[in-house]
Amino acid sequence: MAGVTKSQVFIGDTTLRDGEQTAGVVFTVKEKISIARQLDAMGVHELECGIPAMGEEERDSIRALVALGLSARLITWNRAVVPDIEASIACGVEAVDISLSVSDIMIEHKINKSRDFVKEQLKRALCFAKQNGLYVCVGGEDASRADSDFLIELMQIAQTNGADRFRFCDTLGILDPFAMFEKVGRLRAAVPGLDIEVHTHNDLGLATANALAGVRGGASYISTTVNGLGERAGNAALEEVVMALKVACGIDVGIDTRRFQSVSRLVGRASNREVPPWKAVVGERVFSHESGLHADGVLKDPKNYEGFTPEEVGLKRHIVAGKHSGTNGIVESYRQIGIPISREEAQELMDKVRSTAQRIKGPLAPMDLVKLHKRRGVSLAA
Ligand SMILES: CC(=O)SCCNC(=O)CCNC(=O)[C@H](O)C(C)(C)COP(=O)(O)OP(=O)(O)OC[C@H]1O[C@@H](n2cnc3c(N)ncnc32)[C@H](O)[C@@H]1OP(=O)(O)O
Ligand SMILES: O=C(O)CCC(=O)C(=O)O
Repeated sequence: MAGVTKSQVFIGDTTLRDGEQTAGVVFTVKEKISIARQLDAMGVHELECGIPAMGEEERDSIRALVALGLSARLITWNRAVVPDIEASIACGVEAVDISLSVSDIMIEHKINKSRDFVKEQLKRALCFAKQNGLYVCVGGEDASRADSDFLIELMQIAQTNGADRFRFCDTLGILDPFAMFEKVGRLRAAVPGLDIEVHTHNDLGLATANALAGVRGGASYISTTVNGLGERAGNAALEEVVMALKVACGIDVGIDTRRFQSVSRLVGRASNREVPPWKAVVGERVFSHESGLHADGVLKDPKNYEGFTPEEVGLKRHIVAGKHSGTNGIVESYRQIGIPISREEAQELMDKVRSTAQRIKGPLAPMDLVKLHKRRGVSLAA
């Protein structure tokens, strides 16, 4: 696509961690392996692959992922405490996210501690991780509600003690893109030497928009999940973030988008959360055109009504015969089932197509079209 540049924006996918945290979702080890392989094959840069502190079964699944020898970096989620990091080391990963609760509300009402405690907790956990040669992302849980000056202080401590990046979490999904841009921009300017990741939730339907705003503010990593799976309303969807970066921002992160459909279906099945047909980028029907003007426009040139091609994301285009069809769409629907008809014939069939759609409350199947065509032949011959 014209105007698209390769960039240094990296995707850290957390389908296997935050995605599996969706209430009621469980992946088998086999499913985790298939998902990890597919994400790796499409070029996702990093996979957050589990929480070793959960126990031996979880650690075994992480070891199985490590044994695959993927190109993507495997990172685990840890509380900022030494035993969690030891559990990660025992899994063989080379990267850890060490998470701190950073908003006053969580410091006071969840972990029941103080800002000073959090600063000490960071130093202790980070130094331990770095002494063990790990790549470290410092996770700022609830960063979007935290005091910016405190975040800057934490980022400076992180940088001084060797952290590799800071994860800015909009844990509750309560920011808008303008606030996200401003907050991340402020951190970027104050601590220029430390990479920033944005981890956004979709409680207001803004996760993808906020992820993009974070990049505009200076973040170089985006946390995503396939289909936007994740806590409550989910996370920023991998497929939306990557396509929005490409189509809306002109940034190519180097991921093979043609594989989106297949990984989306895999995660849909494994999570028992089927993908709605209208789901942005990967829904089965997002390239379906019924309305007369749309079908006509797409048939003349798909660019009239498609911002990117179905092939680019592994989908197919459908021309649907239904209540809102026009002549050119009806001609095409008949052509697809091997019945060539003229524009005039299509015009004659139009009322019948509409009333059938109204009666069956949906689009016409090939058999409905054949029946209408046959009846019309009979009435002409009579
Ligand atoms: C925003 C996020 O998504 S962060 C990721 C959260 N993911 C998960 O919770 C899924 C996996 N979690 C688990 O398996 C368990 O919760 C475990 C193993 C991590 C901890 O289990 P338990 O020790 O039984 O504690 P429990 O889950 O009941 O409570 C959490 C404890 O961690 C503490 N805690 C919370 N965040 C942090 C943190 N960043 N650093 C250190 N401790 C923390 C809480 O204060 C609480 O401690 P308390 O019992 O002394 O009050
Ligand atoms: O602390 C982290 O690294 C991530 C926590 C998280 O998933 C969130 O805040 O939504």
